[in-house]
Amino acid sequence: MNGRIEVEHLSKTFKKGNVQAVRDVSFEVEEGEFFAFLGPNGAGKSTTVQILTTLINATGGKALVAGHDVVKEPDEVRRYIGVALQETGVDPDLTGRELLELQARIFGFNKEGSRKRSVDLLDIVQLTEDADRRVGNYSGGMRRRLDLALTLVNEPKILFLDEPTTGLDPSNRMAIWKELRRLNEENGTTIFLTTQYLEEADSLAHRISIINRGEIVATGTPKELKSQIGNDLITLTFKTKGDLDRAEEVLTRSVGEREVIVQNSKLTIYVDDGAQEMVEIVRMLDQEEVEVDSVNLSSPTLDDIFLKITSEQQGKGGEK
Ligand SMILES: Nc1ncnc2c1ncn2[C@@H]1O[C@H](COP(=O)(O)OP(=O)(O)OP(=O)(O)O)[C@@H](O)[C@H]1O
Repeated sequence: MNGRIEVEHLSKTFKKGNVQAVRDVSFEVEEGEFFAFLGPNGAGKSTTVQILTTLINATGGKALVAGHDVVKEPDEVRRYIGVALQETGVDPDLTGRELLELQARIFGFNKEGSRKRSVDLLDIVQLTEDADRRVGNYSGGMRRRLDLALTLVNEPKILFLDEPTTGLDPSNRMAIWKELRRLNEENGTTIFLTTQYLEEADSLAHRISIINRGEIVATGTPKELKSQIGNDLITLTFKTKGDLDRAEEVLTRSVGEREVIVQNSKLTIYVDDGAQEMVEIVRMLDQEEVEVDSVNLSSPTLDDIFLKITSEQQGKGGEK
């Protein structure tokens, strides 16, 4: 059956505040693909998930989920999808087991079937021991695992997960990652996941789209995206503005096409082999009598990637 997602020129403007939350977004997700939407707060991730899961309507463009139009055939779409949103309203007085059994009954399981399905799902998300506690007393991590179990009740063909691990401790995050990988690999479930964590998208997704201010600014496999960016990041600070300007001039000239970005009195360079190139850069600046205050070597973070991508966009004829 069809586990694809096709999105063409999708836009959403909220009348309140006149916010353009999603701007002309197009992408496709293949059946069985693990796809991540990576972006900071307010980038438009949740809005996109809500449109694709038929919870709100777009103001422009078109989206097909499992081969069905999200606006014209929302009931068909809902048959094929599971959704775990950031905030779900479940009755805190019920236990995890009761909620799962209830969900199973809603999806048409009989009493015995819903009991069995709940036992299996509790085991999968490692909540068997806490199954009979009230959900109101669950920790954040337990709630997220229960949310995931609830979305799996009807074995959806396509799973939408909106920031499923935000705020979780590493062990809960790992448990969710493991289960998502298993669902994708063993069941062939198509997964559309949103995240603010580069590491999460990197570790799970086959392909990533980076979204910023409602627009997709880059798409590729984790490897492709990283190779655009460079493996390491060298950050230099200087005591005087004069030294900073001189360093920018010297390094831009000598490192060729490599990116040299100046922001907030810091100079940042993307390189392939940081340890080696750091020494060369410092030596070069020393020869030019530029006084360096500090040098720092790190791996690129999501912020660095945005900085690089947006500075590239500005460089392209200043269209932004
Ligand atoms: N119901 C709404 N009414 C008005 N503006 C909204 C509404 N929902 C979202 N927005 C705005 O749309 C933009 C995108 O928000 P969205 O929640 O999609 O971002 P996000 O990438 O999911 O962020 P986060 O990681 O914080 O959840 C933001 O500027 C937000 O304030």
